Amino acid sequence: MGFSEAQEELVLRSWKAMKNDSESIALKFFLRIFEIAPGAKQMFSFLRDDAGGDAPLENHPKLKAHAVTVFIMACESATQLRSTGDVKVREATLKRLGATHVKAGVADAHFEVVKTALLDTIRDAVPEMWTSEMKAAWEEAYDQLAAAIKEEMKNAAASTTEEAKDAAANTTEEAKDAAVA
Ligand code: HEM
Repeated sequence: MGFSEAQEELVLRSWKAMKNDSESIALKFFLRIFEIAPGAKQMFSFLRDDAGGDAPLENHPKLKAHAVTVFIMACESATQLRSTGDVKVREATLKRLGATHVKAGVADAHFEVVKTALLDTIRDAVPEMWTSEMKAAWEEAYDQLAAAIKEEMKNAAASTTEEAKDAAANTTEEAKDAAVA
């Protein structure tokens, strides 16, 4: 589906309205994520129970940074969709994102949770602007970005499996050698 100039304008206009308040909006965004999916907390290394997971969420700068990043990247995604018809995240960045999210155990369902939280947050931040067209524009920008990350997650998972196979094969070889010796 093509991304129209009007859709880009909707994303950028709402982003501009939220930008000055992005810290507190980002805070609401990630609190909303854990309201919808409390279990997602366990994925963030610094939020796990054994890492003092009961500390107030708003004290976690890394988490807030994640929320702001998702916001900004979705916004950039909208601009790129309009100008190139595709989402371009630098290859090195995308690779790292794939690996990080596989390692953290992020699944498709979590991308849906984050999407819902993002849309809810924007709706509440700019209620006077919010329309079904604005929602659709943000959805499309986020979906394309998420698709790019998920694709890279598949590659990261495949190479992890290959590495595991290699490691297993080496162990078998070593065991054989040991048995022969
Ligand atoms: C389009 C959606 C998303 C974007 C743009 C995004 C972006 C990022 C970025 C930039 C990082 C920093 C690490 C790195 O650069 O490799 C990160 C880390 C992480 N993300 Fe996401 N993310 C997205 C979706 C999600 C979802 C759906 C979850 C699961 C709820 C998630 C959970 C995490 C976790 C657990 C980390 C590692 C944090 C840590 O322990 O340091 N992300 N993400």
